[in-house]
Amino acid sequence: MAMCSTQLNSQFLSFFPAKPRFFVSIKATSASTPKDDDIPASIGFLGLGIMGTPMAQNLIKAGRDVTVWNRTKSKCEPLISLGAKYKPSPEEVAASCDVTFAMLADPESALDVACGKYGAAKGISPGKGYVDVSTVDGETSKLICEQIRATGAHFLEAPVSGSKKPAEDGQLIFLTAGDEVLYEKVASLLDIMGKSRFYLGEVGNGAAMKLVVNMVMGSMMASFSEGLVLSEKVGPDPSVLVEVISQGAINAPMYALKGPSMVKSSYPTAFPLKHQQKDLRLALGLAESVSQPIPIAAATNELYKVAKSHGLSDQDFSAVIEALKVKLQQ
Ligand SMILES: NC(=O)C1=CN([C@@H]2O[C@H](COP(=O)(O)OP(=O)(O)OC[C@H]3O[C@@H](n4cnc5c(N)ncnc54)[C@H](OP(=O)(O)O)[C@@H]3O)[C@@H](O)[C@H]2O)C=CC1
Ligand SMILES: O=CCCC(=O)O
Repeated sequence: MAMCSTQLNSQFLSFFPAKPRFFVSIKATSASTPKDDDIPASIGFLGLGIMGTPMAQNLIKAGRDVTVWNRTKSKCEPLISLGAKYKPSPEEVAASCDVTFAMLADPESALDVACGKYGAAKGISPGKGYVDVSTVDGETSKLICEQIRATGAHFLEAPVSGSKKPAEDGQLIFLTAGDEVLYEKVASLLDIMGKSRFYLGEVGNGAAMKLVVNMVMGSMMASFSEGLVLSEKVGPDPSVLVEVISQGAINAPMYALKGPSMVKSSYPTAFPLKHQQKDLRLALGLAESVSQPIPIAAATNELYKVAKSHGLSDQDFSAVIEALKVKLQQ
């Protein structure tokens, strides 16, 4: 898919005055299609969970030469059936591929897969690239960046907005930062997996943007949950509340998508609740680092912690509503 680039509006830029290189690209037709020679011939993919599997699958379906690795090897099998190669460690994937993507659970696993004993940094070499699409904090991203750059390879952080379905449909939004040369090199691959990509400058900016977005999302879900529970308690059918919200100014795709199953106390996992709580925790750390009060997010984080303590970690994050029901029963 060819691309066009536009500068972000000046209001957005003035929010980040010290960092001039911000731009967004969306899928569109233009003359700036990367030449075939510039596109990495071999692609590694580390981490085949809810997000990594469909992302790697889309690369394979687009005809790319993909090599996969996952801690639990069985999750590689469906992709191998589709034509992927397999290597037994991140080190060997990074050694055998031009560019390696990583989609890991949290800062600890992202760091270990990139920089651990058999990590990607052990196998990567000058001219290659490492693109971490996991949601982590800026500090972790910078640590990984340091280790990758020390080998002479390039680094890009590229966390994604969008969940399981957008990952399946190639409709993710990439929030990238780091080596611009690598951003340009992988642009056509990001366009296979996503619908738009933002380049945000220095490493840490992509992570920060992602954490702010997920902080807002976690609070929206908690507030929506309170509305559904209160609505049920005082009388109106919560399904009607979902419909009313869908027609008004506070409509959001997330409410229409999750509301009907939440009303039925069903939480099919797209975004695991444990990851939403991790993102709130990391957002609190980010806010702390600049002494910014985020009281709504702090209270929201407590609610997700309650949900985790009731065994809801692997349910969808919409299961946070159960924490309110538990509270009401106490
Ligand atoms: N699901 C979603 O809607 C979205 C998720 N994200 C973010 O993307 C990342 C992945 O999310 P998702 O795919 O949902 O998560 P999953 O929990 O489905 O997958 C996590 C992946 O990390 C691997 N992993 C976990 N711990 C380790 C470890 N110690 N060493 C090596 N590998 C490990 C898992 O391997 P194994 O299979 O062996 O357990 C698995 O491949 C997270 O950072 C999440 O916050 C971002 C946007 C949307
Ligand atoms: O990190 C998860 C984001 C989920 C979404 O954007 O719908």
